[in-house]
Amino acid sequence: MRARGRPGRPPFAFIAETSVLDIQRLSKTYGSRSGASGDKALRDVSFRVPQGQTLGLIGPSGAGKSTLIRCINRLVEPTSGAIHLGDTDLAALGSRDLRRARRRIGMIFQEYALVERLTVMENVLSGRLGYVPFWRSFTRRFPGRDIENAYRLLDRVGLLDHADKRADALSGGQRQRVGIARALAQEPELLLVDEPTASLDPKTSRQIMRLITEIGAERNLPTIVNIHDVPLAQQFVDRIIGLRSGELVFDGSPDALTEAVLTDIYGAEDWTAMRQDHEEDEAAEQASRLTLAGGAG
Ligand SMILES: Nc1ncnc2c1ncn2[C@@H]1O[C@H](COP(=O)(O)OP(=O)(O)OP(=O)(O)O)[C@@H](O)[C@H]1O
Repeated sequence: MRARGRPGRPPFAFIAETSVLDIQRLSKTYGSRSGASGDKALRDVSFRVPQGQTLGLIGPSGAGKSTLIRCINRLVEPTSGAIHLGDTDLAALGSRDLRRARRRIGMIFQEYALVERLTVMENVLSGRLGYVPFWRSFTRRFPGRDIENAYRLLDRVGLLDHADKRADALSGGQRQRVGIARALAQEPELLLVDEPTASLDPKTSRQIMRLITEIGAERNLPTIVNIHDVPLAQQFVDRIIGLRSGELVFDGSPDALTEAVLTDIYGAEDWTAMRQDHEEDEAAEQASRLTLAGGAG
C-alpha cells in the first residue's frame, strides 16, 4: 500500500472550500424541556469566526465551553439561536441533513478517540467513512485518492514513517497528530478542538497547538479550540473568547487578556491559583531542562 500511495511532496490534493462560522444568540438550558427551570449553560452567545482564524475558548469549569462546542456539531441540542456554517443553519437541520453537515466539521478530542488496534493509516482513513459507500467502509477498501491524501496528511503531521504502526504503539503527542490527520481527511470546513493538550506534557502541548493553528491557517479553516491552559492559548491562538456562567464576557486578541480581564473571567481566587500552578509548572520544566542539560554535559 505504501509504495503505491506514497507521495512526493505535492500540495494537498483536495481541500474543501471553507465557510465562515456565525453563531447568533445561542442558548442552551439543560434538564428542562420548557427551559424554565433547568441549568442555563449558554446565554445568548453570539460571535463569528472568519476563515483561517483560530479562536481559543477559555473560562472556568462549568462556564459552558464544552456545551458550546457540542451545540455546534449538535451532540447537544441548542435550546435557541442560530449556528450558520456558510449558508447552512446547523441548529435548524433535520437528522438526515445533519448527518451530511457533520462531515463538514472536523473534531479533535482530548483523548484522541483513535481505534487502538488499527494502524495509523487506518485511523486516518476512518475520517473518510462518511464519504465512502457502506460496502467499501465495511471491507475498508478506500479509493486510491483517499489513500494518497492520507499519506500527505501523515507527512504534514510528521508521521509518514509511522503509517503502518498500530495506534496503541504511539505516544500521546503522536496519537494527537493522528487525530488531527483524521479530522483533516474529512475535508472539513470547520475544526472543533476539545482540550487537545490536556493529556500532554508542556513541550508536546506547544507542538500540538502550533500544528493546529498552522493547519487552520493553511487550510483557511475557522477553528475553535476549547483550552484550559490560558498561557498556551495566548501563545498560539488568533483570538480569545471568555465564557463565564454561560455568558460571553470577553472577545478580543490574546494581548488584551490582562490580569484584570482574567480575574473577571475566572474570579480572583481561581485565577490566582491557576497562575500559581502555571508558574510552578514552568519552574519544574525549567529545572528538568537544566538537569537534562547538566546530564548531557
Ligand atoms: N448533560 C448535562 N445535563 C445537565 N447539565 C449539564 C450537562 N452538561 C453540562 N451541564 C451543565 O452545564 C454547565 C456548563 O457545562 P460545560 O461542561 O459546558 O462547562 P465547561 O466550561 O466545558 O466546563 P469544564 O471546563 O469543567 O469542562 C454546567 O453547569 C454543567 O453542570
